Amino acid sequence: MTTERFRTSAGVDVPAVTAETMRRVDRVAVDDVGIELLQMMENAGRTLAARVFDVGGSSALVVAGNGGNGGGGLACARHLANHDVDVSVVLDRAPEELTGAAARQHRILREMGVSSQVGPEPVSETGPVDVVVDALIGYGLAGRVREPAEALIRETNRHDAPVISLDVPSGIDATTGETLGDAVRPDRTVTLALPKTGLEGRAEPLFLADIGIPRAVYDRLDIEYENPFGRGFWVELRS
Ligand SMILES: NC(=O)C1=CN([C@@H]2O[C@H](COP(=O)(O)OP(=O)(O)OC[C@H]3O[C@@H](n4cnc5c(N)ncnc54)[C@H](O)[C@@H]3O)[C@@H](O)[C@H]2O)[C@H](O)CC1
Ligand SMILES: [K+]
Repeated sequence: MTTERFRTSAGVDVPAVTAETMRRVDRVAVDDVGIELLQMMENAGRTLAARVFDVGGSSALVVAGNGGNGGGGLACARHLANHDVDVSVVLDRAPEELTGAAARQHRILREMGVSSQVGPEPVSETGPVDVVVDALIGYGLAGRVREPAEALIRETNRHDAPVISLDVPSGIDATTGETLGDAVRPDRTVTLALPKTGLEGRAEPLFLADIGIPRAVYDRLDIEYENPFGRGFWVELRS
């Protein structure tokens, strides 16, 4: 369902969607319209990297999980490394346990010589970095946050560097905004395609990234959609 509304500075209303509706959007994009998940993820990772450049600095830590959120974070890590940012990666599981798109993104990073570590401790032990990217859990959060993700979230919050969350702050329910256990407290969030209902009323700046989903997808799902991006690929939103 689309309920809450966000607005761009140009005055374009943008509907917010639940995790369930966003999942439907993804399914229609892939199954009916023929856009691959990896295409959307590439756009997500690249736009997120551009927002990391805005924060500035020369080093970044990407904390990634095993779903679409982690995959986007790992794609972002590649774009950062390609642009001479010193990137370190921390995963919530051993690299051999990654599956699907996250495994594919990770394999590319390994070939690039970007190393990754596992577990909560490396988040605080990597030393100072200029920005932390939170790509642990997105709209796929299921139930209360479990370990080791919860410890990774706590370590991320303890970090001195500014934190950018991908799609939703990890640990926040994308639909309700509720925190089930610990949740990342980001300095800004880059949400994908449409804002999620659970992001309404949050204090940190919220950016919306265009991941290439065409209007035809929204039309098929009866989601009222006016292009919020103009001729750009991201926009800031207010609720
Ligand atoms: N159109 C789009 O918006 C697109 C979004 N993308 C990104 O994909 C995620 C959704 O991906 P999904 O695989 O469905 O789930 P997540 O990555 O959010 O979560 C799975 C991840 O989280 C772990 N996990 C889940 N629940 C728990 C829990 N209770 N405790 C601990 N850990 C948990 C699970 O183990 C996995 O590691 C969306 O947010 C976007 O970022 C696509 O990239 C492109 C299209
Ligand atoms: K996240």
